[in-house]
Amino acid sequence: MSTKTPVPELVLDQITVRFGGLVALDDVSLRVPAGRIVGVIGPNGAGKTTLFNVICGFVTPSAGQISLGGRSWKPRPHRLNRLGIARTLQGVGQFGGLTVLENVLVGARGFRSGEEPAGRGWPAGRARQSEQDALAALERCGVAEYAHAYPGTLPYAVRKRIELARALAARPRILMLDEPAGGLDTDEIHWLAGLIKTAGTTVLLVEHHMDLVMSVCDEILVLDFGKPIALGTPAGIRANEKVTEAYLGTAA
Ligand SMILES: Nc1ncnc2c1ncn2[C@@H]1O[C@H](COP(=O)(O)OP(=O)(O)OP(=O)(O)O)[C@@H](O)[C@H]1O
Repeated sequence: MSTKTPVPELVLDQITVRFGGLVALDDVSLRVPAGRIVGVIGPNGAGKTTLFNVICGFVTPSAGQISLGGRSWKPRPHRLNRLGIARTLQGVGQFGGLTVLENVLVGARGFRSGEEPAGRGWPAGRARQSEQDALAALERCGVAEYAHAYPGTLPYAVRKRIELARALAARPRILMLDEPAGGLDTDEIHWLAGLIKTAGTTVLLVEHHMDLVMSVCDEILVLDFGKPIALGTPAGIRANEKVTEAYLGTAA
């Protein structure tokens, strides 16, 4: 038996993160409505990955609140998958001793987004569903032919697609992509843009590739030295002088 839950809105309210004397995030607020594609950009060291780490529970903020679906929420890394929050890492980060399919199965939950299984444990039905989801995610990312290969033997662009497949296998309600275009060529980035636009879920995107960010995002938050310096539509961000000065003048 399962119960359907709506896609939750994620809200960060006045988040501050300090690492000793360094303020990595300084009073950052962001609303990520259900189904939107929200980008987070800024120069190296601006705090983008720290923001992701706060949402995933790897970093505890020194101040501020987070809410999910309108309720106050304290993120815990081991609960993200069950909540339908999936994240890709910068680079690739796969288990070398597992096949591609086994790596992607790590992300699978064995039940549909928004449906919570009534009991605990891992019955045969969930294992079957997980394998179907993993194979479907590999197919969607165009890398199903590598299901039984080991990631270390594959080209970087294929491994980036496998990383996306691992996240998609969870049928996420919120998909967090940390520099998914890093190291990819123009054709791969074009494919990635299509995938993000048709993901059919809420997407949070940290990325330096501005053409990708501008083409897929509904809204963009710009960080600089941990401070939010702009929040708006791609057109508004492009026209923002502060952003050009701090980042876009030099971005890839
Ligand atoms: N665990 C940590 N301990 C101490 N300092 C940290 C830690 N994590 C990040 N920092 C520092 O916090 C600041 C923000 O880092 P963060 O990785 O979030 O930036 P970023 O915007 O993701 O950069 P990039 O674009 O290079 O990935 C940097 O000065 C970084 O050195």
